[in-house]
Amino acid sequence: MALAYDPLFITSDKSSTEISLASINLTQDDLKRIAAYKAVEFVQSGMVLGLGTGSTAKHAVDRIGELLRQGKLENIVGIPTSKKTQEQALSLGIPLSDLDSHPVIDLSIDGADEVDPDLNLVKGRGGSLLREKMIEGASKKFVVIVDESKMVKHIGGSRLALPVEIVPFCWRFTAEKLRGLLEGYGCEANLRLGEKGKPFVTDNGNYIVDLVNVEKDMGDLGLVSDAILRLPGVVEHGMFLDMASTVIIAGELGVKIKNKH
Ligand SMILES: O=C(CO)[C@H](O)[C@H](O)COP(=O)(O)O
Repeated sequence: MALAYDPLFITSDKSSTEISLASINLTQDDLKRIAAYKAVEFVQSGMVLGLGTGSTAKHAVDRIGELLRQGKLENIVGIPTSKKTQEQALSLGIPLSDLDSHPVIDLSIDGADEVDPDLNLVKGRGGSLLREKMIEGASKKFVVIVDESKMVKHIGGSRLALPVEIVPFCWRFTAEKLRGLLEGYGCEANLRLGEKGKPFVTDNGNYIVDLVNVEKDMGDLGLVSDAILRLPGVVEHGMFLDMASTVIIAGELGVKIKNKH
Protein backbone atom coordinates (compact mmCIF):
# COMPACT_ATOMS: atom_id res chain seq x y z
CA MET A 1 0.00 0.00 0.00
CA ALA A 2 1.37 3.42 -0.91
CA LEU A 3 1.52 5.83 1.96
CA ALA A 4 -0.30 9.13 1.68
CA TYR A 5 2.36 10.29 4.07
CA ASP A 6 5.99 10.02 2.90
CA PRO A 7 8.18 8.92 5.82
CA LEU A 8 11.24 10.44 4.22
CA PHE A 9 9.93 13.86 5.14
CA ILE A 10 10.56 13.08 8.80
CA THR A 11 14.03 14.52 9.21
CA SER A 12 15.63 15.42 12.47
CA ASP A 13 19.09 14.98 13.88
CA LYS A 14 17.92 15.69 17.41
CA SER A 15 18.13 12.91 19.98
CA SER A 16 14.42 13.14 20.58
CA THR A 17 11.76 14.52 18.34
CA GLU A 18 7.97 14.55 18.23
CA ILE A 19 6.37 15.04 14.83
CA SER A 20 2.61 15.14 14.72
CA LEU A 21 0.95 12.53 12.53
CA ALA A 22 -2.38 12.82 14.31
CA SER A 23 -4.33 13.94 11.27
CA ILE A 24 -3.23 10.93 9.21
CA ASN A 25 -4.94 7.58 9.45
CA LEU A 26 -2.06 5.12 9.86
CA THR A 27 -2.11 1.35 10.23
CA GLN A 28 0.36 -0.47 12.46
CA ASP A 29 2.19 -1.57 9.31
CA ASP A 30 2.45 2.08 8.18
CA LEU A 31 4.06 2.89 11.55
CA LYS A 32 6.55 0.05 11.11
CA ARG A 33 7.42 1.34 7.64
CA ILE A 34 7.87 4.90 8.91
CA ALA A 35 10.31 3.72 11.62
CA ALA A 36 12.15 1.56 9.08
CA TYR A 37 12.53 4.33 6.48
CA LYS A 38 13.81 6.69 9.16
CA ALA A 39 16.45 4.13 10.20
CA VAL A 40 17.63 3.71 6.61
CA GLU A 41 18.54 7.40 6.64
CA PHE A 42 21.55 6.27 8.75
CA VAL A 43 22.79 4.03 5.91
CA GLN A 44 25.68 5.33 3.80
CA SER A 45 27.38 3.96 0.71
CA GLY A 46 30.21 1.55 1.47
CA MET A 47 28.70 0.28 4.74
CA VAL A 48 28.54 -3.28 5.98
CA LEU A 49 24.95 -3.67 7.20
CA GLY A 50 23.29 -6.12 9.58
CA LEU A 51 19.88 -6.90 8.07
CA GLY A 52 17.20 -7.70 10.66
CA THR A 53 14.30 -10.11 10.59
CA GLY A 54 10.55 -9.56 11.03
CA SER A 55 7.75 -7.46 9.61
CA THR A 56 9.38 -4.15 10.61
CA ALA A 57 12.90 -5.02 9.48
CA LYS A 58 11.45 -6.23 6.18
CA HIS A 59 10.53 -2.62 5.32
CA ALA A 60 14.11 -1.49 6.00
CA VAL A 61 15.53 -4.21 3.75
CA ASP A 62 13.03 -3.27 1.02
CA ARG A 63 14.06 0.38 1.31
CA ILE A 64 17.79 -0.45 1.13
CA GLY A 65 17.10 -2.52 -2.00
CA GLU A 66 15.14 0.37 -3.50
CA LEU A 67 17.91 2.91 -2.82
CA LEU A 68 20.52 0.55 -4.33
CA ARG A 69 18.37 0.11 -7.42
CA GLN A 70 18.00 3.87 -7.75
CA GLY A 71 21.77 4.30 -7.46
CA LYS A 72 21.38 6.39 -4.29
CA LEU A 73 23.43 3.82 -2.33
CA GLU A 74 26.52 1.97 -3.56
CA ASN A 75 28.91 -0.74 -2.34
CA ILE A 76 26.66 -2.01 0.40
CA VAL A 77 27.31 -5.44 1.92
CA GLY A 78 24.43 -7.00 3.87
CA ILE A 79 24.77 -9.59 6.62
CA PRO A 80 21.33 -11.24 6.99
CA THR A 81 20.10 -12.35 10.43
CA SER A 82 17.95 -15.19 9.05
CA LYS A 83 17.42 -17.37 6.01
CA LYS A 84 14.20 -15.45 5.33
CA THR A 85 16.00 -12.10 5.26
CA GLN A 86 18.74 -13.67 3.15
CA GLU A 87 16.12 -14.66 0.56
CA GLN A 88 14.51 -11.22 0.63
CA ALA A 89 17.87 -9.44 0.25
CA LEU A 90 18.95 -11.70 -2.60
CA SER A 91 15.67 -11.04 -4.41
CA LEU A 92 16.39 -7.31 -4.11
CA GLY A 93 19.94 -7.65 -5.43
CA ILE A 94 21.61 -6.67 -2.14
CA PRO A 95 25.16 -8.15 -2.07
CA LEU A 96 25.52 -10.45 0.95
CA SER A 97 28.30 -11.77 3.14
CA ASP A 98 28.72 -13.16 6.66
CA LEU A 99 30.39 -12.54 10.00
CA ASP A 100 33.38 -14.73 9.13
CA SER A 101 34.28 -12.35 6.29
CA HIS A 102 33.03 -9.18 8.00
CA PRO A 103 33.49 -9.50 11.77
CA VAL A 104 32.80 -5.78 12.27
CA ILE A 105 29.50 -4.38 11.03
CA ASP A 106 28.95 -0.64 10.58
CA LEU A 107 25.22 -0.57 11.23
CA SER A 108 22.47 -3.07 12.00
CA ILE A 109 18.76 -2.29 11.72
CA ASP A 110 16.18 -4.59 13.29
CA GLY A 111 12.81 -4.71 15.03
CA ALA A 112 12.05 -5.81 18.60
CA ASP A 113 9.19 -7.30 20.60
CA GLU A 114 9.68 -5.15 23.71
CA VAL A 115 11.78 -2.07 24.49
CA ASP A 116 12.25 -0.64 27.99
CA PRO A 117 13.20 2.97 28.90
CA ASP A 118 16.91 1.97 29.09
CA LEU A 119 16.68 0.56 25.54
CA ASN A 120 16.94 -3.05 26.70
CA LEU A 121 15.06 -5.34 24.32
CA VAL A 122 13.24 -8.60 24.03
CA LYS A 123 13.66 -10.12 20.58
CA GLY A 124 13.05 -13.46 18.95
CA ARG A 125 9.31 -13.78 18.39
CA GLY A 126 10.37 -14.40 14.79
CA GLY A 127 12.77 -17.07 16.00
CA SER A 128 16.01 -15.48 14.78
CA LEU A 129 17.39 -14.33 18.10
CA LEU A 130 20.72 -16.19 17.96
CA ARG A 131 21.87 -14.85 14.60
CA GLU A 132 20.42 -11.45 15.49
CA LYS A 133 22.39 -11.33 18.73
CA MET A 134 25.63 -12.41 17.02
CA ILE A 135 25.29 -9.89 14.19
CA GLU A 136 23.89 -6.98 16.18
CA GLY A 137 26.46 -7.58 18.91
CA ALA A 138 29.19 -7.17 16.28
CA SER A 139 27.77 -3.84 15.11
CA LYS A 140 29.25 -0.40 15.76
CA LYS A 141 25.71 0.98 15.70
CA PHE A 142 22.47 -0.94 16.27
CA VAL A 143 19.26 0.91 15.36
CA VAL A 144 16.02 -0.64 16.60
CA ILE A 145 12.78 0.12 14.79
CA VAL A 146 9.40 -0.30 16.48
CA ASP A 147 5.85 0.95 16.54
CA GLU A 148 4.78 2.37 19.89
CA SER A 149 3.00 -0.84 20.97
CA LYS A 150 6.43 -2.35 21.71
CA MET A 151 7.34 0.14 24.44
CA VAL A 152 7.13 -1.30 27.98
CA LYS A 153 8.13 -0.19 31.46
CA HIS A 154 9.97 -3.45 32.17
CA ILE A 155 10.96 -6.09 29.65
CA GLY A 156 9.88 -9.40 31.08
CA GLY A 157 6.78 -7.82 32.60
CA SER A 158 3.33 -9.32 32.32
CA ARG A 159 3.38 -9.24 28.50
CA LEU A 160 6.52 -11.35 28.42
CA ALA A 161 7.08 -14.20 26.12
CA LEU A 162 10.82 -14.36 26.46
CA PRO A 163 12.13 -16.73 23.79
CA VAL A 164 15.00 -19.04 24.67
CA GLU A 165 16.75 -21.08 21.97
CA ILE A 166 17.61 -24.56 23.23
CA VAL A 167 19.07 -27.72 21.72
CA PRO A 168 16.43 -30.30 20.73
CA PHE A 169 18.15 -33.03 22.78
CA CYS A 170 15.95 -33.73 25.83
CA TRP A 171 14.19 -30.39 25.39
CA ARG A 172 11.66 -31.16 28.15
CA PHE A 173 14.54 -31.37 30.64
CA THR A 174 15.84 -27.94 29.60
CA ALA A 175 12.34 -26.41 29.51
CA GLU A 176 11.68 -27.65 33.05
CA LYS A 177 14.99 -26.18 34.25
CA LEU A 178 14.01 -22.83 32.70
CA ARG A 179 10.58 -22.92 34.31
CA GLY A 180 12.15 -23.75 37.69
CA LEU A 181 14.64 -20.90 37.34
CA LEU A 182 11.88 -18.30 36.93
CA GLU A 183 9.27 -20.03 39.08
CA GLY A 184 9.15 -17.07 41.47
CA TYR A 185 7.78 -14.97 38.61
CA GLY A 186 4.89 -17.32 37.81
CA CYS A 187 6.68 -18.50 34.71
CA GLU A 188 5.50 -21.14 32.26
CA ALA A 189 7.92 -22.59 29.72
CA ASN A 190 6.18 -23.52 26.47
CA LEU A 191 7.81 -25.22 23.53
CA ARG A 192 7.10 -23.09 20.44
CA LEU A 193 5.17 -24.99 17.82
CA GLY A 194 5.31 -24.46 14.08
CA GLU A 195 3.43 -25.97 11.18
CA LYS A 196 1.13 -28.94 11.86
CA GLY A 197 1.79 -28.69 15.59
CA LYS A 198 5.42 -29.79 15.20
CA PRO A 199 8.19 -28.01 17.13
CA PHE A 200 9.29 -24.77 15.50
CA VAL A 201 12.88 -25.26 14.30
CA THR A 202 15.24 -22.30 14.10
CA ASP A 203 17.65 -21.62 11.23
CA ASN A 204 20.27 -23.27 13.45
CA GLY A 205 18.29 -26.51 13.85
CA ASN A 206 17.28 -25.74 17.44
CA TYR A 207 13.98 -25.41 19.33
CA ILE A 208 12.55 -22.38 21.11
CA VAL A 209 10.97 -22.31 24.54
CA ASP A 210 8.81 -19.25 25.22
CA LEU A 211 8.85 -18.16 28.84
CA VAL A 212 5.41 -16.68 29.42
CA ASN A 213 3.28 -15.22 32.19
CA VAL A 214 6.14 -13.68 34.09
CA GLU A 215 4.12 -11.52 36.42
CA LYS A 216 6.47 -8.79 37.53
CA ASP A 217 9.67 -6.91 37.00
CA MET A 218 12.45 -9.52 36.91
CA GLY A 219 14.82 -7.22 38.81
CA ASP A 220 18.46 -7.43 37.77
CA LEU A 221 18.19 -8.50 34.13
CA GLY A 222 21.93 -9.20 33.92
CA LEU A 223 21.63 -11.79 36.70
CA VAL A 224 18.60 -13.41 35.04
CA SER A 225 20.44 -13.45 31.72
CA ASP A 226 23.53 -15.11 33.24
CA ALA A 227 21.42 -17.70 35.07
CA ILE A 228 19.56 -18.67 31.88
CA LEU A 229 22.78 -18.90 29.87
CA ARG A 230 24.41 -21.12 32.51
CA LEU A 231 21.79 -23.85 32.02
CA PRO A 232 23.17 -26.71 29.91
CA GLY A 233 20.98 -27.09 26.84
CA VAL A 234 20.39 -23.35 26.47
CA VAL A 235 21.94 -21.80 23.36
CA GLU A 236 20.78 -18.15 23.72
CA HIS A 237 17.92 -16.06 25.01
CA GLY A 238 16.03 -13.09 23.58
CA MET A 239 16.99 -10.41 26.10
CA PHE A 240 19.25 -7.90 24.31
CA LEU A 241 20.69 -5.93 27.20
CA ASP A 242 22.58 -2.70 26.59
CA MET A 243 22.96 -3.46 22.88
CA ALA A 244 20.77 -0.88 21.11
CA SER A 245 22.42 2.45 20.18
CA THR A 246 19.19 4.07 19.00
CA VAL A 247 15.50 3.20 19.06
CA ILE A 248 13.13 4.75 16.51
CA ILE A 249 9.53 4.63 17.71
CA ALA A 250 6.69 5.40 15.31
CA GLY A 251 3.34 6.16 16.93
CA GLU A 252 -0.03 7.67 16.13
CA LEU A 253 1.18 11.02 17.42
CA GLY A 254 4.61 11.06 15.83
CA VAL A 255 8.10 9.62 15.58
CA LYS A 256 10.52 9.56 18.49
CA ILE A 257 14.23 8.82 18.31
CA LYS A 258 15.85 7.71 21.55
CA ASN A 259 19.62 7.40 21.77
CA LYS A 260 21.62 5.46 24.32
CA HIS A 261 23.10 7.85 26.89
O1 LIG B 1 13.31 -10.46 16.92
C1 LIG B 1 12.71 -10.58 15.89
C2 LIG B 1 12.80 -11.80 15.06
O2 LIG B 1 13.53 -12.81 15.70
C3 LIG B 1 11.87 -9.46 15.38
O3 LIG B 1 12.68 -8.36 15.15
C4 LIG B 1 10.84 -9.12 16.41
O4 LIG B 1 10.10 -10.30 16.67
C5 LIG B 1 9.90 -8.02 15.93
O5 LIG B 1 9.18 -8.48 14.83
P1 LIG B 1 8.12 -7.57 14.09
O6 LIG B 1 8.87 -6.45 13.48
O7 LIG B 1 7.51 -8.49 13.05
O8 LIG B 1 7.11 -7.11 15.10
